[in-house]
Amino acid sequence: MSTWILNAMKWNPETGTTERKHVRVEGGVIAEWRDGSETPNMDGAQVVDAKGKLISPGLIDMHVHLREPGFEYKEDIASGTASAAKGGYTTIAPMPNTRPVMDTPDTIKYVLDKAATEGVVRVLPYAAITKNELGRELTDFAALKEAGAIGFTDDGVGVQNAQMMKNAMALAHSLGMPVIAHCEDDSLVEGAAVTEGAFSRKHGLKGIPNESEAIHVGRDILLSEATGVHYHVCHVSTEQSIRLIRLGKQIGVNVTSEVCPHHLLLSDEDIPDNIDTNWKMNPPLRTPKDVEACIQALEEGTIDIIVTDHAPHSEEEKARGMARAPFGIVGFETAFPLLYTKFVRTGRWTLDFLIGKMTSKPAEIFKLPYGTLAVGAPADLTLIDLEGEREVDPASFLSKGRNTPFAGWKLYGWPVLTMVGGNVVWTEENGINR
Ligand SMILES: NC(=O)N[C@@H](CC(=O)O)C(=O)O
Ligand SMILES: [Zn+2]
Ligand SMILES: [Zn+2]
Repeated sequence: MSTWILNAMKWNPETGTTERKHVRVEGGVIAEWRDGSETPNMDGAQVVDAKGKLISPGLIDMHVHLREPGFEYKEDIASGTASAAKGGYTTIAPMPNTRPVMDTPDTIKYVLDKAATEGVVRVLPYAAITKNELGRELTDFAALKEAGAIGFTDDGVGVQNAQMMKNAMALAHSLGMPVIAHCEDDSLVEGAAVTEGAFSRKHGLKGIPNESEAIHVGRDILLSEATGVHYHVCHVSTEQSIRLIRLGKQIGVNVTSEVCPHHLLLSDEDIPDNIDTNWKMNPPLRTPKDVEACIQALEEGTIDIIVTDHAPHSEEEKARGMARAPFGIVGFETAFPLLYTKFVRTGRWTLDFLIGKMTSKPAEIFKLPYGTLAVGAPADLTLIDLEGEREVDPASFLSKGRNTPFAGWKLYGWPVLTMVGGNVVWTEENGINR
Protein backbone atom coordinates (compact mmCIF):
# COMPACT_ATOMS: atom_id res chain seq x y z
CA MET A 1 0.00 0.00 0.00
CA SER A 2 1.43 3.34 -0.97
CA THR A 3 0.40 6.79 0.27
CA TRP A 4 1.08 10.19 -1.25
CA ILE A 5 1.16 13.18 1.05
CA LEU A 6 0.75 16.20 -1.19
CA ASN A 7 1.50 19.87 -0.67
CA ALA A 8 3.38 19.63 2.60
CA MET A 9 5.79 22.38 3.61
CA LYS A 10 9.21 20.90 4.30
CA TRP A 11 12.10 22.67 5.96
CA ASN A 12 15.14 23.19 3.75
CA PRO A 13 18.23 23.69 5.92
CA GLU A 14 20.11 25.19 2.96
CA THR A 15 17.69 28.06 2.48
CA GLY A 16 16.37 28.31 6.04
CA THR A 17 12.81 28.29 4.75
CA THR A 18 10.08 25.77 4.01
CA GLU A 19 9.27 24.52 0.51
CA ARG A 20 6.19 22.80 -0.88
CA LYS A 21 6.79 19.07 -1.44
CA HIS A 22 5.01 15.80 -2.15
CA VAL A 23 6.18 12.63 -0.45
CA ARG A 24 5.41 8.99 -1.17
CA VAL A 25 5.31 6.48 1.65
CA GLU A 26 5.49 2.80 0.86
CA GLY A 27 6.06 -0.32 2.94
CA GLY A 28 6.22 1.83 6.07
CA VAL A 29 9.15 3.93 4.88
CA ILE A 30 9.69 7.25 3.13
CA ALA A 31 9.98 6.20 -0.52
CA GLU A 32 10.34 9.38 -2.55
CA TRP A 33 10.22 13.20 -2.41
CA ARG A 34 8.94 15.31 -5.29
CA ASP A 35 8.86 19.02 -5.79
CA GLY A 36 5.51 20.70 -5.15
CA SER A 37 5.32 21.92 -8.73
CA GLU A 38 5.23 18.35 -10.08
CA THR A 39 2.18 16.12 -10.46
CA PRO A 40 3.23 12.62 -9.50
CA ASN A 41 1.53 9.46 -10.74
CA MET A 42 -0.71 8.47 -7.86
CA ASP A 43 -2.48 5.44 -9.39
CA GLY A 44 -3.80 3.11 -6.71
CA ALA A 45 -2.31 5.16 -3.88
CA GLN A 46 -4.01 6.58 -0.84
CA VAL A 47 -3.77 10.38 -1.04
CA VAL A 48 -3.51 12.84 1.82
CA ASP A 49 -3.60 16.54 0.95
CA ALA A 50 -1.51 18.35 3.55
CA LYS A 51 -2.84 21.69 2.27
CA GLY A 52 0.34 23.56 3.09
CA LYS A 53 0.81 22.23 6.60
CA LEU A 54 4.33 21.75 7.90
CA ILE A 55 5.74 18.22 7.62
CA SER A 56 8.04 17.26 10.47
CA PRO A 57 9.68 14.00 11.47
CA GLY A 58 7.45 12.44 14.14
CA LEU A 59 8.32 13.91 17.51
CA ILE A 60 10.31 11.75 19.94
CA ASP A 61 9.77 11.99 23.70
CA MET A 62 12.42 10.21 25.74
CA HIS A 63 10.79 10.86 29.13
CA VAL A 64 7.13 9.98 29.70
CA HIS A 65 4.89 8.23 32.21
CA LEU A 66 2.22 5.89 30.82
CA ARG A 67 1.23 4.59 34.29
CA GLU A 68 0.49 1.05 33.12
CA PRO A 69 0.69 -1.40 34.81
CA GLY A 70 -0.87 -0.38 38.09
CA PHE A 71 -2.03 3.21 37.84
CA GLU A 72 -4.50 2.89 34.96
CA TYR A 73 -6.80 5.40 36.66
CA LYS A 74 -4.14 8.06 35.88
CA GLU A 75 -3.30 6.86 32.35
CA ASP A 76 -2.90 3.63 30.41
CA ILE A 77 -1.00 2.61 27.33
CA ALA A 78 -4.03 3.18 25.07
CA SER A 79 -4.81 6.67 26.40
CA GLY A 80 -1.18 7.68 26.86
CA THR A 81 -0.14 6.72 23.34
CA ALA A 82 -3.30 8.37 21.93
CA SER A 83 -2.39 11.56 23.78
CA ALA A 84 1.16 11.31 22.40
CA ALA A 85 -0.12 10.86 18.84
CA LYS A 86 -2.35 13.91 19.22
CA GLY A 87 0.68 15.86 20.38
CA GLY A 88 2.59 14.87 17.23
CA TYR A 89 4.74 12.21 18.91
CA THR A 90 5.54 8.96 17.14
CA THR A 91 8.07 7.47 19.60
CA ILE A 92 7.92 7.68 23.38
CA ALA A 93 9.99 6.17 26.18
CA PRO A 94 7.98 5.37 29.33
CA MET A 95 9.51 5.42 32.77
CA PRO A 96 9.41 2.34 35.00
CA ASN A 97 7.75 3.88 38.10
CA THR A 98 4.62 1.78 37.58
CA ARG A 99 3.04 -0.77 39.94
CA PRO A 100 4.67 -3.24 39.84
CA VAL A 101 7.79 -1.28 38.93
CA MET A 102 9.18 -2.27 35.52
CA ASP A 103 12.09 -4.14 37.11
CA THR A 104 11.64 -7.61 35.60
CA PRO A 105 11.65 -8.95 32.03
CA ASP A 106 7.95 -9.85 32.48
CA THR A 107 6.90 -6.26 33.20
CA ILE A 108 8.92 -5.00 30.22
CA LYS A 109 7.28 -7.62 28.01
CA TYR A 110 3.87 -6.71 29.41
CA VAL A 111 4.35 -3.07 28.41
CA LEU A 112 5.69 -4.00 24.97
CA ASP A 113 2.81 -6.43 24.34
CA LYS A 114 0.21 -3.88 25.45
CA ALA A 115 1.85 -1.22 23.30
CA ALA A 116 1.77 -3.56 20.29
CA THR A 117 -1.94 -4.34 20.71
CA GLU A 118 -3.40 -1.14 22.19
CA GLY A 119 -0.80 1.53 21.53
CA VAL A 120 -0.69 3.80 18.49
CA VAL A 121 2.89 5.08 18.67
CA ARG A 122 6.25 3.39 19.21
CA VAL A 123 6.89 2.60 22.87
CA LEU A 124 10.49 2.10 24.02
CA PRO A 125 10.45 1.23 27.72
CA TYR A 126 13.10 1.93 30.31
CA ALA A 127 13.70 -0.56 33.11
CA ALA A 128 14.44 0.27 36.73
CA ILE A 129 18.01 0.49 38.02
CA THR A 130 17.05 -0.96 41.39
CA LYS A 131 14.37 -3.44 42.41
CA ASN A 132 11.11 -1.63 43.15
CA GLU A 133 13.10 1.62 42.70
CA LEU A 134 14.08 1.30 46.36
CA GLY A 135 17.78 1.91 45.78
CA ARG A 136 18.81 -1.28 47.59
CA GLU A 137 19.51 -3.93 44.97
CA LEU A 138 20.28 -3.76 41.24
CA THR A 139 17.86 -5.31 38.79
CA ASP A 140 18.97 -7.94 36.26
CA PHE A 141 20.27 -5.57 33.56
CA ALA A 142 21.17 -8.26 31.03
CA ALA A 143 17.75 -9.91 31.24
CA LEU A 144 15.98 -6.53 31.05
CA LYS A 145 17.98 -5.56 27.98
CA GLU A 146 17.12 -8.92 26.43
CA ALA A 147 13.41 -8.28 27.17
CA GLY A 148 13.56 -4.97 25.27
CA ALA A 149 14.42 -2.25 27.78
CA ILE A 150 16.36 0.62 26.15
CA GLY A 151 18.07 1.99 29.27
CA PHE A 152 18.03 2.03 33.05
CA THR A 153 16.52 4.63 35.36
CA ASP A 154 14.81 4.94 38.74
CA ASP A 155 12.91 8.03 37.57
CA GLY A 156 10.61 9.38 40.24
CA VAL A 157 13.42 9.08 42.76
CA GLY A 158 17.17 9.60 42.79
CA VAL A 159 19.55 6.72 43.44
CA GLN A 160 20.81 7.88 46.83
CA ASN A 161 23.78 5.58 47.21
CA ALA A 162 26.85 6.48 45.13
CA GLN A 163 28.29 2.95 45.12
CA MET A 164 24.94 1.61 43.89
CA MET A 165 24.98 4.15 41.06
CA LYS A 166 28.59 3.35 40.19
CA ASN A 167 27.81 -0.38 40.04
CA ALA A 168 24.77 0.36 37.86
CA MET A 169 26.84 2.47 35.47
CA ALA A 170 29.62 -0.10 35.18
CA LEU A 171 27.12 -2.85 34.44
CA ALA A 172 25.10 -0.74 31.98
CA HIS A 173 28.29 0.26 30.19
CA SER A 174 29.36 -3.38 29.82
CA LEU A 175 26.02 -4.00 28.07
CA GLY A 176 26.24 -0.87 25.90
CA MET A 177 23.20 0.65 27.65
CA PRO A 178 22.64 4.19 28.99
CA VAL A 179 21.81 5.21 32.56
CA ILE A 180 19.13 7.91 32.80
CA ALA A 181 19.01 9.72 36.11
CA HIS A 182 16.40 11.56 38.11
CA CYS A 183 18.80 13.73 40.11
CA GLU A 184 17.64 14.44 43.62
CA ASP A 185 19.35 14.16 46.99
CA ASP A 186 16.56 13.25 49.40
CA SER A 187 18.32 14.66 52.44
CA LEU A 188 18.06 18.18 51.01
CA VAL A 189 14.42 17.97 50.00
CA GLU A 190 12.31 16.36 52.74
CA GLY A 191 8.69 17.28 52.29
CA ALA A 192 9.08 20.46 50.24
CA ALA A 193 6.77 21.01 47.25
CA VAL A 194 8.13 24.12 45.52
CA THR A 195 11.56 25.57 44.82
CA GLU A 196 13.46 27.70 47.26
CA GLY A 197 12.67 31.13 45.86
CA ALA A 198 10.26 34.05 45.78
CA PHE A 199 7.14 31.88 46.01
CA SER A 200 8.33 29.73 48.92
CA ARG A 201 9.45 32.82 50.85
CA LYS A 202 6.21 34.68 50.23
CA HIS A 203 4.09 31.77 51.41
CA GLY A 204 6.40 30.64 54.20
CA LEU A 205 6.91 27.24 52.59
CA LYS A 206 9.97 25.05 52.87
CA GLY A 207 11.75 25.12 49.53
CA ILE A 208 13.51 22.53 47.37
CA PRO A 209 17.06 23.91 46.92
CA ASN A 210 18.83 23.84 43.55
CA GLU A 211 21.70 21.84 45.06
CA SER A 212 19.41 18.87 45.67
CA GLU A 213 19.46 18.31 41.90
CA ALA A 214 22.97 19.50 41.08
CA ILE A 215 24.69 17.38 43.74
CA HIS A 216 23.54 14.23 41.97
CA VAL A 217 24.46 15.64 38.57
CA GLY A 218 28.02 16.35 39.75
CA ARG A 219 28.38 12.99 41.49
CA ASP A 220 27.06 11.10 38.49
CA ILE A 221 29.25 12.92 35.98
CA LEU A 222 32.27 11.79 38.01
CA LEU A 223 30.90 8.25 38.07
CA SER A 224 30.23 8.38 34.35
CA GLU A 225 33.82 9.50 33.81
CA ALA A 226 35.02 6.59 35.93
CA THR A 227 32.85 3.97 34.25
CA GLY A 228 32.54 5.30 30.68
CA VAL A 229 28.76 4.86 30.61
CA HIS A 230 26.43 7.07 28.59
CA TYR A 231 24.87 9.09 31.40
CA HIS A 232 21.71 11.07 30.63
CA VAL A 233 20.36 13.67 33.08
CA CYS A 234 16.57 13.86 33.43
CA HIS A 235 14.57 17.12 33.50
CA VAL A 236 17.39 19.62 34.13
CA SER A 237 16.04 22.65 35.99
CA THR A 238 18.92 24.50 37.63
CA GLU A 239 21.79 26.76 36.66
CA GLN A 240 24.08 24.70 38.92
CA SER A 241 23.35 21.43 37.09
CA ILE A 242 23.99 23.16 33.78
CA ARG A 243 27.42 24.38 34.91
CA LEU A 244 28.36 20.82 35.82
CA ILE A 245 27.04 19.27 32.59
CA ARG A 246 28.89 21.91 30.57
CA LEU A 247 32.12 21.06 32.36
CA GLY A 248 31.50 17.33 31.95
CA LYS A 249 31.04 17.76 28.20
CA GLN A 250 34.13 19.95 27.98
CA ILE A 251 36.33 17.27 29.51
CA GLY A 252 34.86 14.55 27.30
CA VAL A 253 32.50 12.76 29.69
CA ASN A 254 29.71 10.86 27.90
CA VAL A 255 26.93 12.97 29.39
CA THR A 256 23.70 14.18 27.75
CA SER A 257 20.68 15.93 29.19
CA GLU A 258 17.08 16.95 28.67
CA VAL A 259 14.75 19.79 29.64
CA CYS A 260 10.95 20.04 29.81
CA PRO A 261 8.80 22.79 28.24
CA HIS A 262 7.61 23.97 31.68
CA HIS A 263 11.16 24.58 32.87
CA LEU A 264 11.75 26.71 29.76
CA LEU A 265 8.53 28.68 30.09
CA LEU A 266 7.56 29.05 33.73
CA SER A 267 9.27 30.15 36.93
CA ASP A 268 8.21 29.99 40.57
CA GLU A 269 7.15 33.62 40.22
CA ASP A 270 4.40 32.55 37.82
CA ILE A 271 2.74 30.20 40.34
CA PRO A 272 -0.68 31.64 41.19
CA ASP A 273 -1.25 32.71 44.77
CA ASN A 274 -4.13 30.27 45.20
CA ILE A 275 -1.44 27.54 45.07
CA ASP A 276 -2.94 25.44 42.30
CA THR A 277 -1.34 21.97 42.38
CA ASN A 278 -1.16 21.93 38.57
CA TRP A 279 1.96 23.99 39.20
CA LYS A 280 3.52 21.26 41.33
CA MET A 281 5.99 19.05 39.55
CA ASN A 282 9.39 17.52 40.19
CA PRO A 283 11.80 19.16 39.73
CA PRO A 284 9.83 22.25 40.73
CA LEU A 285 9.52 25.44 38.71
CA ARG A 286 12.71 27.31 39.54
CA THR A 287 13.64 30.99 39.55
CA PRO A 288 13.61 33.17 36.42
CA LYS A 289 17.42 33.00 36.43
CA ASP A 290 17.29 29.19 36.19
CA VAL A 291 14.72 29.39 33.39
CA GLU A 292 17.00 31.62 31.34
CA ALA A 293 19.96 29.33 32.10
CA CYS A 294 17.97 26.33 30.79
CA ILE A 295 17.05 28.17 27.59
CA GLN A 296 20.66 29.20 26.98
CA ALA A 297 21.95 25.70 27.81
CA LEU A 298 19.64 24.26 25.16
CA GLU A 299 20.79 26.90 22.70
CA GLU A 300 24.48 26.19 23.30
CA GLY A 301 24.01 22.38 23.30
CA THR A 302 24.73 21.74 26.98
CA ILE A 303 21.15 20.49 27.16
CA ASP A 304 20.62 18.17 24.21
CA ILE A 305 16.92 17.48 23.90
CA ILE A 306 13.40 18.47 24.92
CA VAL A 307 11.15 15.93 26.66
CA THR A 308 7.72 16.38 28.23
CA ASP A 309 7.99 14.26 31.40
CA HIS A 310 4.26 13.69 30.71
CA ALA A 311 3.09 12.84 34.25
CA PRO A 312 -0.70 12.38 34.45
CA HIS A 313 -2.43 12.21 37.82
CA SER A 314 -6.14 12.00 38.72
CA GLU A 315 -8.15 15.06 39.66
CA GLU A 316 -8.77 13.58 43.10
CA GLU A 317 -5.02 13.24 43.72
CA LYS A 318 -4.30 16.75 42.50
CA ALA A 319 -7.05 18.10 44.80
CA ARG A 320 -5.13 17.05 47.92
CA GLY A 321 -3.42 20.42 48.36
CA MET A 322 0.13 21.59 47.65
CA ALA A 323 1.76 19.50 50.38
CA ARG A 324 0.00 16.21 49.60
CA ALA A 325 -0.79 16.24 45.88
CA PRO A 326 1.61 14.18 43.73
CA PHE A 327 4.26 15.94 41.62
CA GLY A 328 3.72 16.07 37.87
CA ILE A 329 1.93 17.62 34.92
CA VAL A 330 0.78 16.26 31.56
CA GLY A 331 2.79 17.28 28.53
CA PHE A 332 2.13 15.55 25.21
CA GLU A 333 -0.73 17.69 23.95
CA THR A 334 0.80 21.09 24.66
CA ALA A 335 4.58 20.69 24.17
CA PHE A 336 4.99 21.58 20.52
CA PRO A 337 2.44 24.45 20.40
CA LEU A 338 3.94 25.97 23.57
CA LEU A 339 7.50 25.93 22.31
CA TYR A 340 6.62 26.92 18.76
CA THR A 341 4.52 29.86 19.95
CA LYS A 342 6.86 31.11 22.66
CA PHE A 343 10.26 30.54 21.03
CA VAL A 344 9.82 30.26 17.25
CA ARG A 345 7.04 32.76 16.57
CA THR A 346 8.81 35.25 18.80
CA GLY A 347 11.93 34.88 16.65
CA ARG A 348 14.26 33.51 19.32
CA TRP A 349 14.64 30.08 17.66
CA THR A 350 14.34 28.81 14.12
CA LEU A 351 11.71 26.17 13.44
CA ASP A 352 14.53 23.81 12.53
CA PHE A 353 16.24 24.31 15.90
CA LEU A 354 13.08 23.44 17.83
CA ILE A 355 12.22 20.42 15.70
CA GLY A 356 15.79 19.12 15.93
CA LYS A 357 15.61 19.09 19.74
CA MET A 358 12.42 17.01 19.51
CA THR A 359 13.37 14.63 16.68
CA SER A 360 16.86 14.15 15.23
CA LYS A 361 18.76 14.95 18.44
CA PRO A 362 16.97 12.43 20.68
CA ALA A 363 17.34 9.87 17.86
CA GLU A 364 21.06 10.60 17.70
CA ILE A 365 21.84 10.38 21.41
CA PHE A 366 19.70 7.27 21.97
CA LYS A 367 20.77 5.68 18.65
CA LEU A 368 17.25 5.34 17.23
CA PRO A 369 16.46 4.94 13.52
CA TYR A 370 13.78 7.69 13.71
CA GLY A 371 13.67 11.47 13.72
CA THR A 372 14.38 11.93 9.99
CA LEU A 373 12.40 12.34 6.78
CA ALA A 374 15.16 10.91 4.61
CA VAL A 375 14.29 8.41 1.88
CA GLY A 376 14.45 4.90 3.36
CA ALA A 377 13.69 6.03 6.92
CA PRO A 378 10.62 4.75 8.78
CA ALA A 379 7.62 6.88 7.77
CA ASP A 380 7.07 8.47 11.19
CA LEU A 381 5.86 11.99 10.58
CA THR A 382 3.62 14.76 11.76
CA LEU A 383 1.71 17.46 9.90
CA ILE A 384 1.49 20.68 11.88
CA ASP A 385 -0.71 23.74 11.43
CA LEU A 386 1.55 26.70 12.13
CA GLU A 387 -1.11 29.35 11.55
CA GLY A 388 -4.31 28.44 13.40
CA GLU A 389 -4.55 29.84 16.93
CA ARG A 390 -6.27 27.76 19.58
CA GLU A 391 -6.68 27.74 23.34
CA VAL A 392 -5.33 24.92 25.49
CA ASP A 393 -8.45 23.07 26.66
CA PRO A 394 -7.68 20.24 29.12
CA ALA A 395 -11.21 18.85 28.62
CA SER A 396 -10.24 18.00 25.04
CA PHE A 397 -7.11 16.02 25.99
CA LEU A 398 -6.90 12.37 24.96
CA SER A 399 -4.80 11.81 28.09
CA LYS A 400 -6.74 10.83 31.19
CA GLY A 401 -4.74 13.55 32.95
CA ARG A 402 -6.03 17.13 33.02
CA ASN A 403 -3.21 18.40 35.22
CA THR A 404 -1.65 21.28 33.31
CA PRO A 405 -0.72 24.84 34.26
CA PHE A 406 -1.20 25.88 30.62
CA ALA A 407 -5.02 25.77 30.45
CA GLY A 408 -6.38 28.72 28.50
CA TRP A 409 -3.06 29.62 26.84
CA LYS A 410 -3.59 30.74 23.25
CA LEU A 411 -1.14 28.92 21.02
CA TYR A 412 -0.13 28.19 17.43
CA GLY A 413 1.54 25.07 16.04
CA TRP A 414 -1.10 22.40 16.56
CA PRO A 415 -0.48 18.95 15.02
CA VAL A 416 -3.20 17.85 12.59
CA LEU A 417 -2.01 14.38 11.48
CA THR A 418 0.38 11.81 12.90
CA MET A 419 1.74 8.85 10.92
CA VAL A 420 3.71 5.97 12.43
CA GLY A 421 5.46 3.50 10.14
CA GLY A 422 3.30 4.60 7.21
CA ASN A 423 -0.02 4.31 9.09
CA VAL A 424 -2.06 7.38 9.87
CA VAL A 425 -2.70 6.88 13.61
CA TRP A 426 -4.37 10.20 14.40
CA THR A 427 -5.94 13.10 12.58
CA GLU A 428 -7.43 16.28 13.95
CA GLU A 429 -10.51 15.53 11.86
CA ASN A 430 -11.14 11.88 12.73
CA GLY A 431 -9.22 11.28 15.93
CA ILE A 432 -7.40 8.04 16.72
CA ASN A 433 -7.18 5.30 14.11
CA ARG A 434 -6.10 2.04 15.79
N1 LIG B 1 7.99 14.70 37.22
C1 LIG B 1 7.06 14.56 38.13
O1 LIG B 1 6.69 15.55 38.74
N2 LIG B 1 6.51 13.37 38.40
C2 LIG B 1 6.85 12.10 37.84
C3 LIG B 1 8.11 11.54 38.43
C4 LIG B 1 9.38 12.12 37.90
O2 LIG B 1 9.50 12.40 36.69
O3 LIG B 1 10.32 12.30 38.66
C5 LIG B 1 5.70 11.14 38.08
O4 LIG B 1 5.88 9.93 37.93
O5 LIG B 1 4.59 11.61 38.38
ZN1 LIG C 1 12.06 12.47 37.53
ZN1 LIG D 1 9.51 11.55 34.97
